[in-house]
Amino acid sequence: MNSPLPHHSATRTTAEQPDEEGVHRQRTAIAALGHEVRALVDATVRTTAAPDALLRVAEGVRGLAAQLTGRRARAEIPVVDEFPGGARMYSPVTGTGSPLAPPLKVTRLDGGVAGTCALGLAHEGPPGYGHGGISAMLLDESMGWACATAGMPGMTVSLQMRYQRPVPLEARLRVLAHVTGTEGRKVYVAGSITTEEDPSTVLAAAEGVFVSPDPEHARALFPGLRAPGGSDGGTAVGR
Ligand SMILES: CCCCCCCC(=O)SCCNC(=O)CCNC(=O)[C@H](O)C(C)(C)COP(=O)(O)OP(=O)(O)OC[C@H]1O[C@@H](n2cnc3c(N)ncnc32)[C@H](O)[C@@H]1OP(=O)(O)O
Repeated sequence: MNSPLPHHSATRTTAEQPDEEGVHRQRTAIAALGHEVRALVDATVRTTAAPDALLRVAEGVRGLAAQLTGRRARAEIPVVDEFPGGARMYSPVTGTGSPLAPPLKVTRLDGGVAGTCALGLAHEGPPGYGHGGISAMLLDESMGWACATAGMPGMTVSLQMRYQRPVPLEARLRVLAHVTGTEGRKVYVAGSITTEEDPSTVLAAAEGVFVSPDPEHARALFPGLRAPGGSDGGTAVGR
């Protein structure tokens, strides 16, 4: 999802931005690999293959991983990302390049955001249902997007979950989130998960508080960002 940029824009300091077509090609390839690795993760947690076959595949996967050359440093922002406030290719929630992400697709609504996804066996908690931590992750992310979309990007300082019904695996889910109030740097947000099939039955709900770090705090947290013009002031915070 494209969200509005937060109050201050920022430039990356860690790598040069390739041209638009280069970024597009890179993102397309990242998403293609992410798709296949998610399929591999699904097959890995579903398979009933015998030990010999599992060991053969493990060796093959080790060989494939060795082909993924280059190594991004911990706090480096990928050149394909728009941080803050935009695409995060490797987000464990929305990132089409992440094997961990369902991935959740977030779109803007009047007064909030809506996310859609389906969970797989890799996200299982109780047999046949989603793990409670995964539900919290979907809500946390969507609520963060609701803040950013309302022009108040921040970080979660409090997330209170209510698990009302188990979340079925392999069903299309709808995650809604909206800002309910603000107080200084604090943004109050609410969210819910339902299936697309039965949007009136809330499966999980959350209330959260998000806070925009003050600029000094933000500079310390995100050293990969710097304000336009090369000064080190006014660092923005997003997701
Ligand atoms: C767009 C994509 C969305 C992605 C969503 C992903 C969400 C995430 O995963 S974020 C990662 C998880 N969260 C974190 O790591 C945050 C960790 N916390 C921190 O680093 C700091 O608390 C930080 C930087 C957010 C704020 O620190 P700082 O700027 O010093 O704020 P601080 O002065 O302590 O608090 C600001 C206000 O929030 C309040 N506050 C702080 N913690 C809480 C809390 N747990 N509950 C309620 N209020 C709180 C304070 O009381 C204060 O209120 P007031 O201004 O009225 O006195």
